[in-house]
Amino acid sequence: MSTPDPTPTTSTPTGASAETGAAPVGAPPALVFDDVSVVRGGHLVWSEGTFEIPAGSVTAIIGSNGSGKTTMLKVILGLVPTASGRVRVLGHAPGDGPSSGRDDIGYVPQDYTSTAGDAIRAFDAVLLGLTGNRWAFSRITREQRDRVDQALAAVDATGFANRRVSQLSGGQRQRVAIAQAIVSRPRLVVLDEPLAALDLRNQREIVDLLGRLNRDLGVTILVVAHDLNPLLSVLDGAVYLLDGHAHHAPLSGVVDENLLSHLYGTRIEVVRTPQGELFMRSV
Ligand SMILES: Nc1ncnc2c1ncn2[C@@H]1O[C@H](COP(=O)(O)OP(=O)(O)OP(=O)(O)O)[C@@H](O)[C@H]1O
Repeated sequence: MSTPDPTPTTSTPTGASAETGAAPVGAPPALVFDDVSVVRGGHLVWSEGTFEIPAGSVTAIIGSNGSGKTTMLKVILGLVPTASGRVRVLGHAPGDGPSSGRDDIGYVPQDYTSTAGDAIRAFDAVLLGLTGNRWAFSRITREQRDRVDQALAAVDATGFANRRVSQLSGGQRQRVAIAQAIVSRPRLVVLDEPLAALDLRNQREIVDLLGRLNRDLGVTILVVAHDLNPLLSVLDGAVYLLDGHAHHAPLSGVVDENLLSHLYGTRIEVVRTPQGELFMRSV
């Protein structure tokens, strides 16, 4: 298992480029889906999922409400079984290999609340990402303390480490959630709508943080998103759930008016400004 320091400026993961943290050329894909389908509650959610996601990339998962984005994350985490096909996550079946202990995968759920309750301090919530249970709080080692401090510093959360999670704003909670996800120094981080309910500044800061984790540490990032605009600066591609099927394309293939209009069921215009900025809007 690779163990990058979560502080983006100080170290790189094993096997990554010493300069950028990027995945080595020819590295095996982080995710492989081969003709995968998923059934929940007796209904087919999506099928024919055949794609690979390169190690060291940033990939969005997009689709309309109920199309199965969260379901895809749960398949990757081994929390929802597939009905057919084959999935490989960092070279193993979901929930198998090193990822069974979740050490090499970090997960930021939608609407984060600490699994030990909101009354615990942010520091202890992040510590849960290492120990997995609240009873270890009293037996924390020096190394664990350092790792939590580094994770909090990486997400700019040192200033509220001692405050209770219940007293934090949405943006602060999101940072704690990400710190908890990266404290075990994972190779893959999956986030479920991390920008929802954040103001524009906090969105910008979280996106910059994801960019640094990816660029400096080579962490592969998978992020469920409703709005691609705030993520465009860091994205390499997207998985899109269209008409009940799961596809993957590089960003240039996804930023397409016909595809996005079909995907969201409303006319989407892709705008490129003379300054080279790119964004999408509903018209
Ligand atoms: N625990 C469950 N049991 C049965 N069906 C479920 C369960 N969770 C989700 N589903 C169904 O699976 C389908 C996909 O849900 P999912 O939450 O993955 O969609 P989503 O694209 O993430 O939605 P949203 O954009 O609204 O968050 C939906 O039809 C939903 O009703």
